[in-house]
Amino acid sequence: MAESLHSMEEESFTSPSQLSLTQEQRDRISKQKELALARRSAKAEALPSPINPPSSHKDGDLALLSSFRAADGLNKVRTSRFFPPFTEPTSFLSGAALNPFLKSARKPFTPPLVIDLDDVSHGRCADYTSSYNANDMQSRTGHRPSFGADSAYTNGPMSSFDADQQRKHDESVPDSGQSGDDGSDVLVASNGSGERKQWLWLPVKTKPTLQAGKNDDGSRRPRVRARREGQNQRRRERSTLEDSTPESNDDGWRSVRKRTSPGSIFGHVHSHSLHKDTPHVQNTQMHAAMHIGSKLLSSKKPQVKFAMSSQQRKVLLAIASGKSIFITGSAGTGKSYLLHEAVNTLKNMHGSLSVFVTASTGLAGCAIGGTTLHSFAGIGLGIGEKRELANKVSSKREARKRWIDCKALIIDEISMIDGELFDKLEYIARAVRGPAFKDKVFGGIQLVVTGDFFQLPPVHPENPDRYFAFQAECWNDCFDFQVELTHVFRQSDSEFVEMLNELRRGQCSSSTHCKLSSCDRPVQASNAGILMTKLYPRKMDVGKENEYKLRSLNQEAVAFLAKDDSKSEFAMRQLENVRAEKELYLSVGAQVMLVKNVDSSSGLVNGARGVVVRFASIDELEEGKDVAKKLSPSGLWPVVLFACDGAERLLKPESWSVMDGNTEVAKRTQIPLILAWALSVHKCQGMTLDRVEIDLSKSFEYGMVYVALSRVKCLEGLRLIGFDPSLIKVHSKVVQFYEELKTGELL
Ligand SMILES: Nc1ncnc2c1ncn2[C@@H]1O[C@H](COP(=O)(O)OP(=O)(O)OP(=O)(O)O)[C@@H](O)[C@H]1O
Repeated sequence: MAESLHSMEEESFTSPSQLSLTQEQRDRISKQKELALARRSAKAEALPSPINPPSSHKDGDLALLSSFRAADGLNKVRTSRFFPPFTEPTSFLSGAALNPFLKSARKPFTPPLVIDLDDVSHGRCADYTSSYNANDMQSRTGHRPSFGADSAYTNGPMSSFDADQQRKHDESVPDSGQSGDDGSDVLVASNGSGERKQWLWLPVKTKPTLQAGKNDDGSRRPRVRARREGQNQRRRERSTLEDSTPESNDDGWRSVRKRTSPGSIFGHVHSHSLHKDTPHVQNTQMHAAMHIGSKLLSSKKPQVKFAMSSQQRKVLLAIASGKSIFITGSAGTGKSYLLHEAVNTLKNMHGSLSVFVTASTGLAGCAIGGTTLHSFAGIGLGIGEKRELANKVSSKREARKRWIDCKALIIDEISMIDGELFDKLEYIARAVRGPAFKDKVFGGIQLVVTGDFFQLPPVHPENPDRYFAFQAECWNDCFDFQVELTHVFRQSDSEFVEMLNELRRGQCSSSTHCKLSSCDRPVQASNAGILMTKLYPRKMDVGKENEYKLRSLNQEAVAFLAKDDSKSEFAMRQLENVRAEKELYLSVGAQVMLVKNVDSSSGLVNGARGVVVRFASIDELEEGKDVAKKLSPSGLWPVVLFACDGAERLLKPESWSVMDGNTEVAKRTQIPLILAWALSVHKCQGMTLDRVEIDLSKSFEYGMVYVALSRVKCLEGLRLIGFDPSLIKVHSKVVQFYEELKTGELL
């Protein structure tokens, strides 16, 4: 066994002597290697003899990853045969180590499947010896697992379990939907009631993924890259597996020794059903997907990580099980946050080239790392008859390819897409994707659409009779579920949340009116001298205010000129949608706002407010000096004091991309700041702000009052000027839509 580990080690890493390294480096690497081998050999010796794999097991089969605590204190991760064989060669990895594997998966792979544990028996791993076998499952549940006799391996006697103890434990831990509480990545999900557990099935491969110096197809890789990849792979494995030691026999089966701690939870299979459409499995898949989405498949983690609410998790599960969903809810219910998680999950399931992230506006598209819906669709302004547009798209190679490749389409801020356009897109999808898809709604593409129709509506709807997307003829056929999230995260004051809910529906009770009128008073600036941001309905007022305030500082203004790169004139024009300005002028005392997530742990996220306190030389920048020199002709760089942590910072330059599908067609590099004395309501849609002054006297649009007011976290941070209930505009069709909205059984 030690030998097999040894040969694996040899195969995976480039010998130091092969590389042009100094003697010292070589010695260090050799020493590390010796240590690693010694450690692994020691662990290998401690492992029990490997379980005999079924002779039918082959590369590409699925593995049931399960952790068993044997009497000798070892967890073994086993594989068993399942369907269908995967075309993508994948590596057998367990738990946290799946993340790098999933990230590196180049081709799309089938979503993992799960076994639902209806009548779960489980216990604490410390005193737990478990096994499962097909006969046992059949006798207990009446179902014989259809993954077949292959998986009927036993690992000792069936354990007794303490269901009451388990239930108590489940009640005492939050419904995180994640694995055991020892952080050991046991692939078990709970629905919080303690009644259900799931097992995930993931692909396995019988060879290590990475062979130094070789590509997947066996061709040589340049040596340096191979070396680096080998090192990275080792580093990743070290950091993720820690003391998990894979060992394999000739068929590639592995036992994995994992650190365990008393009190971890394990479940084991009692029943399952594999028929995709039964509610039982639907639920199963969702639960597993929840686990996948929140833990395993989130390769691109959002900068700020929260535990998802149970509503958010249920939706994510449904998305991961392939459902098309419309997610709505009032402002601040975490739609964007959920969408971010959904994008990661879908990209890991289908491959990033098959998932297209879009939004109704360039600003919203940039905010979620995507593009505009128009630009994805290749329809220009989208004007014209649907057949004409479909022909236009078919004649453009890139646009047609996008539609054909698309497995999941994300659309954010749907409230700004009109029904006419939505119908056209549905037609185009069917027409362009070919005969196999012509009878499927939206050409069989999975849709994940978010937005709140009570917020800003389409700017120039083509057909006033189909002003909103929900008025599209295809709307109801497009979704398996239409769900309304109800828990508001942005505001914690329930009275304020209630007031906002009234305004959202176009109502304003006398108490709400009274409370809002009392907000016409100055709000204290933060200690650091950071003033509140003013929100204006009109862009013109915003420009005037920022310019006026900057001049009034009577300080020399320092220019920052963005570096723009683009592949075409058209793409260049799209850079106007990027949050960063082409030309930014700053002075000491300028009120600024961060327009990129920089450091979430310190609160330096999109929307964070600060003030310029002085200018430093670019040479003081720790990162991005060379780029910064191109942006600042004066060689000066602003030092900003931020309200969130009261610290002064030199921010490095950042980039924003304009995407055409998944291709970057234009890029702007700029300092990630904008002037923030004033902002437009349109620009702040989707933002969370600490302190705002809102002048609504010129409010003109449906949902504008609501969008503006719902940006602020609490009433103490709000100054409201010119509020008049008659300014609240809500479209009657929207009210009707929400009254009739049936959110189904999902939430
Ligand atoms: N599960 C969660 N736990 C804690 N905070 C959350 C959670 N989900 C979202 N948030 C936070 O709540 C705030 C609002 O979330 P988000 O912007 O996603 O809401 P939204 O529904 O998209 O709002 P809007 O409709 O105004 O764009 C953000 O600060 C976000 O980080």
